[in-house]
Amino acid sequence: MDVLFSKEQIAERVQAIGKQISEEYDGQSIVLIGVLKGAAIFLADLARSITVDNTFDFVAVSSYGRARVSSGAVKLIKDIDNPIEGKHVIIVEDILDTGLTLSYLRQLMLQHKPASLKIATCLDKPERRLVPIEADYACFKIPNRFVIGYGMDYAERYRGVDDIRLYPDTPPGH
Ligand SMILES: O=P(O)(O)OC[C@H]1O[C@H](OP(=O)(O)OP(=O)(O)O)[C@H](O)[C@@H]1O
Ligand code: HPA
Ligand SMILES: [Mg+2]
Repeated sequence: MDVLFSKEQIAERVQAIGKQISEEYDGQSIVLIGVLKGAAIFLADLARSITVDNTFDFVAVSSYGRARVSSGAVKLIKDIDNPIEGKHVIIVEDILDTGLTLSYLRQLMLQHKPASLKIATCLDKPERRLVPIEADYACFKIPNRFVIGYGMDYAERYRGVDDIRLYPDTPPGH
């Protein structure tokens, strides 16, 4: 599988985003909310590149499989463990693709009344967007190709690959 971004390129971008977040939230505390399972590895690296006070939590949403037709299909499986009311929150994702997952989560997190809410994603695939949503922080913009590695899977495989690779044949539904 062809390498799209090497682990060195990823590390460099994660460091840069971590630095930017640390500067923008200087003197404040932030809560990072990772979206299981894909975001786990990016969150682990991002949290360690942020120098301001931070905690993290995780949510899990139901995968809407290959159909990906309706935003109504996204469902919360695991909610945050700790309240975020009045806190500065950043949702952390591995990839922003159709936007259905993040637009659902964004609305849900806003109901908890955070002081602020932003989105950090490792990858942004803007051509695939079905709903209007943008990331505040993104390591890389990518074309409409299916990718694996650095937390991202194809049928649950390849999450532990430490660079980001193009999956050879676009799987059905993508
Ligand atoms: O913008 P979207 O089209 O909603 O796609 C992006 C979401 O899809 C993937 O998660 P998935 O639901 O496959 O579960 P996973 O994180 O466990 O791999 C990815 O990790 C994002 O969370
Ligand atoms: O390109 C992708 N790879 C892995 N998981 C994904 N979820 C949405 N897009 C992708
Ligand atoms: Mg995910």
